[in-house]
Amino acid sequence: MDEKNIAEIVLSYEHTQITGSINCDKSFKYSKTNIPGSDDIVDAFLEQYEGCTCEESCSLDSCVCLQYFGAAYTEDQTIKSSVLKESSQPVLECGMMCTCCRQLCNNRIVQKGIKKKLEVFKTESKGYGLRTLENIAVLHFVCEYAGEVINEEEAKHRMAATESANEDNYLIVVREYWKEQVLLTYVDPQKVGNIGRFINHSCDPNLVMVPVRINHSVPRLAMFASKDIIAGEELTFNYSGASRVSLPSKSCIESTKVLPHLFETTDSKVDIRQVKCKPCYCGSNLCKGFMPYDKDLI
Ligand SMILES: C[S@@+](CC[C@H](N)C(=O)[O-])C[C@H]1O[C@@H](n2cnc3c(N)ncnc32)[C@H](O)[C@@H]1O
Repeated sequence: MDEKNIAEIVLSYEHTQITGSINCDKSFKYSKTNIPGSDDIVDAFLEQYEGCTCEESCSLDSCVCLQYFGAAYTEDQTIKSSVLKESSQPVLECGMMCTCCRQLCNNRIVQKGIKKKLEVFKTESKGYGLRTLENIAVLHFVCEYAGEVINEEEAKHRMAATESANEDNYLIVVREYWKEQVLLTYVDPQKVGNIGRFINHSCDPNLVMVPVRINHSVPRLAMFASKDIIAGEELTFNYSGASRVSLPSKSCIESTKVLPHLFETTDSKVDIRQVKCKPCYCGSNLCKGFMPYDKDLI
């Protein structure tokens, strides 16, 4: 991108700052949270859920929201470390149907929005990135990864378009495992999204994505700090996530090809699927060298 385009534009949304060229190919409409992006994505309220009837704050003894899946947050407004782990419990925050007090209830974090000062900046080799301008302690909420919620067909269509135009990929597929069911949610912040769309992948990240339900059955994708983060540090998450979250890379092209003779046996030729993934520039000691790839999506 032309350096002349960068800098003069400083836009502020929530507690964040978008500095630089958010024009040309990078233009997008800002939305604090998810919006429906396909006709059949209904913003359905959770079934058989009428909210809690707590008076001020909520406790596990009496609050139906906390009893639904279990309490995810602590009294000091952080997420429990067990929830950040793979295959952990779903998270349900108290919402608009609840009688508890918005200010006093401990089960409302993501809905209160970004509290940290964040900034979009130009990285050396990964396009734009997102960094924090203040220290963030482990287990604290940072921001959402918000965008258009779309169906599988639309996701495949958009992935193919991104692929052929050789553009950055923003589409994320969230897999949740619940009662022997797999729930898939597709969120695309390319055209409509929030500051979270600038978060790059790292093989040694400092954020974890957690699907959080607030009023609706479609989850919001919340980023929590998985370690202490110091001011100035780039914010990253692992696009392959725990097993329930994965982001396909636009440049991972799977191909079937005849193998080098080294892999041939005397009996038969072995057919191995080769995956050409996009190189990863996260720079961590744990770097795997390539961006994660979700073969199920394309
Ligand atoms: C969700 S976007 C992140 C923001 C993006 N860098 C931008 O400028 O808008 C994902 C894209 O960023 C780039 N990217 C993210 N992490 C990367 C990494 N570790 N190494 C190389 N490229 C990365 C890839 O092009 C990927 O398709």
